[in-house]
Amino acid sequence: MTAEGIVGEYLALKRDSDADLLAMQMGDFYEFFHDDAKTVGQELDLKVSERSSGGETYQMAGVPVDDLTPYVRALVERGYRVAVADQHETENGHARSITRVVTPGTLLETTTEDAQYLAAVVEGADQTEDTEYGLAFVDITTGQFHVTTVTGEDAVLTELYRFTPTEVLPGPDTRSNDRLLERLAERVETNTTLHTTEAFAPGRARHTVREQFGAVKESVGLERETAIRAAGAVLSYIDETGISVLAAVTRLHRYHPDDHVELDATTQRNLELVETMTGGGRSLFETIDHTVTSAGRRLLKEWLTRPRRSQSELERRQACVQALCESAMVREELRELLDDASDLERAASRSVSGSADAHTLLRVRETLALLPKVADRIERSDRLAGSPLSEIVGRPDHTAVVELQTALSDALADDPPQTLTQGELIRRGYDDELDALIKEYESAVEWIDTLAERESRRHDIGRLSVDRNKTDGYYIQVPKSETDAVPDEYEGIKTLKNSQRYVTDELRERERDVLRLEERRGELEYELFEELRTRVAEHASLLQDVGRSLAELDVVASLARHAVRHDWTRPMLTGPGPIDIQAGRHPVVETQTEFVPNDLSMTEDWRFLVVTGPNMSGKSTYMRQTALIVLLAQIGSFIPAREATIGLVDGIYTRVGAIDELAQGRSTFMIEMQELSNILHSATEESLVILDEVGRGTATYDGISIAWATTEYLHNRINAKTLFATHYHELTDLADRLPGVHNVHMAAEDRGGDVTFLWTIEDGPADRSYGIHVAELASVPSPVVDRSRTVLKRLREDKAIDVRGAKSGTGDTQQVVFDLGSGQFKRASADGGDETDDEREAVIEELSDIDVNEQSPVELLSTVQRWQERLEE
Ligand SMILES: Nc1ncnc2c1ncn2[C@@H]1O[C@H](COP(=O)(O)OP(=O)(O)OP(=O)(O)O)[C@@H](O)[C@H]1O
Repeated sequence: MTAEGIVGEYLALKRDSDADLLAMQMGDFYEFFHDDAKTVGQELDLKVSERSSGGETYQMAGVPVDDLTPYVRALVERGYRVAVADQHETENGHARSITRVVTPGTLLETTTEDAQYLAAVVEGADQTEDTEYGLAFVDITTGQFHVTTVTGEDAVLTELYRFTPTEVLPGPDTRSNDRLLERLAERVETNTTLHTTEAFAPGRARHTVREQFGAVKESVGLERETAIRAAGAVLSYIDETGISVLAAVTRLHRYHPDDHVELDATTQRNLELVETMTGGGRSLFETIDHTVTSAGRRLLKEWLTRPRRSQSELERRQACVQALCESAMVREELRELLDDASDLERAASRSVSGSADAHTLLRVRETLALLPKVADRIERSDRLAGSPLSEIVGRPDHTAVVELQTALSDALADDPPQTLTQGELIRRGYDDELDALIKEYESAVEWIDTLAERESRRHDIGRLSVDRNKTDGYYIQVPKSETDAVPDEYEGIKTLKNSQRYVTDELRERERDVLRLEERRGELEYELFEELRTRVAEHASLLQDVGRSLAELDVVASLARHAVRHDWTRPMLTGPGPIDIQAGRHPVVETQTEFVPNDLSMTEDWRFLVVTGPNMSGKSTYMRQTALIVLLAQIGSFIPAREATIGLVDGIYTRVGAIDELAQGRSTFMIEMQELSNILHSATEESLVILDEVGRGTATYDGISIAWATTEYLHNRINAKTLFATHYHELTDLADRLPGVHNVHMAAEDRGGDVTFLWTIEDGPADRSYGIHVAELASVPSPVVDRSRTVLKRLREDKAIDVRGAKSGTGDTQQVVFDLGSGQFKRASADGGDETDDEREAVIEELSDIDVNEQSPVELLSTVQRWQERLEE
């Protein structure tokens, strides 16, 4: 075919593929042409060559056939969808067709151990605030498949944020919902793909789900049409990409968002559960993770982002953690055993897709063998045998595990090569035909191996040798000095500088035998290996069960280890009700600094705490620690506290500073209000709400008003347990009026202007004037600090601030005041706003506040001097 012909074929295939890039096989290489070559060249530093043909030039970049996988993986991990066109033989030569399209959500050979979800979002018919959405999430690398329905856009984003899919398929209506897609893009780094509209059609989707799982309603419990459409679409997408991994999706897990603690997208990020907001520091996950397997790490992240509401499930997990806390030695032995476990869920997917190699199956064999050992270790410990751990390891079908493991042991060689086509994969004694073949092969090889000795003796040629290389095959080599002794039947094939190479008819015949047997052995071993891999693939759900059990064991052991190391305790869980934490700590901060523990008590009568205190006194830390302790309790973990009773919550909502949005150039106040709006719409009586300085992003009066009204609404209407940190002292007055509202503050010691933070929480509101103290501590010039005090006093008492230095038209200094009541400037009245009076009052107040015993004579002298200067001004 001409060059243009090939490029033409490439472009035609590319058009059909609907992918961003196409890798087309040409003999031993996969080639990219034109713009694709340029892109691949830039992204992967691949050499791009320029070709000309028929007056046209075009770019070309290629990778060897066997090296394609890492290139495709690297491109897909950068967000490209890559189509692969393979070459196959036909009667008239060869043809090419697209065999698969690899996309971010269907990349099987991923390099990260994190879950990799592909999601479909389907919008229900009535487009109101209460629109129903069907959501389906599938991780083809592990076979996990979750389906649910939710109401409203916020809930969609919450779920999407939980799963952080690498690729999203918006349904026909959702794809034109720009607002939703924009909000999604802000929150989740994902790729959006438009899958065919028909795949989302109810009838077609139902059919797809039925094909995969049997009866839709009876088998998998899917009733809502939006859910069926999402599930069907996601399955058909996987099918169409051609990776043949669907058989690994063995179960559909239908869940109800109510099973989990509602954590909106913002809260998941604010609480820095699996990653920090700034990228620096340590997330909760990084702090508490002591798992030893990648499946364990995935599961711990899943638990952290999907805390549970079921008390019995949480108590079951707690019982496991407790048992493992109390049996340190066995726990560490178990962790050592688990350290050798490989990722069975991933191995299942790879076996199903046909990409698992002999080493993957070897690791499957070794990991399956761990299950009985782990179970045995648990059974031998009285403490663990009586805990739910035995149920966890008892869950998989042990007989089937032993059978599969034995089959793999019987079949697989101990140290198989990386390639699958050159034999030495299968153990002797496994297959009679193979054994006979190997015997024949070995005797042929033995004949050749001993040929040199025989021939040298027979013809008395001392340095005769037999060897093999790629070009000459097997040959007999004789040094030139001895060639006279060579018999007639030796046929010379090559002359070298110091020696001569020969073959004989018999050697040729034996060589043919060896080659034939080698080839047949390679084929037969590959066939046997494929049978074995298919057998493993047929046990995908068994592998997933064992993988999940071991992962769960790994996670509870990790939680136990952290609990013991950091002196965490088991919280008592109750249904929705009071939260009482004695000597609680922040799980992350306590590992970084000497932490001062704090109590917290929230009851029906104490359900709204207004937290005040100077800047940097620990308000945010106290509130976050409360949210994290409740969250940890609701994944079944122990918690950083001396003791605690946790009334289970249905949701945790937080509104704290939005640092990262600043960088995105969005109005922080707008975001603050959107987040507040979401909380006020979603929180219930059973929720925990954390508000950090709501209203700060706007004018003071607006801010106070919003904070005030929010407090009333949360207290009166929603009745949620709320912690509200604020610098608006006005809010502290609400404690006198609303029965559930109480003031607490972060204690600080003020000694003659030196503020020391004590990090302890105390009842009542904080002293008011710390802001100005902090300004003073930061060396703001004293005229500004002193003047601030005066302004503050006037604000409080007169609700009017005088303006210093205001000029009249004639240039005289005029007495003007800003009247907060009217919101306007006006001339100072005769009885107020006199600057000298203000100053005098301020000095007198400072004088009466001063503690002469606390200051040195020199300090006192300089204070008096300052006062004099101020009064003389
Ligand atoms: N209980 C504690 N023990 C020890 N250190 C603490 C404690 N609480 C907070 N800190 C430390 O104090 C610093 C300030 O805490 P935090 O940010 O919570 O203060 P804040 O009152 O919310 O400040 P701002 O009002 O400026 O937002 C943090 O660096 C934190 O590590």
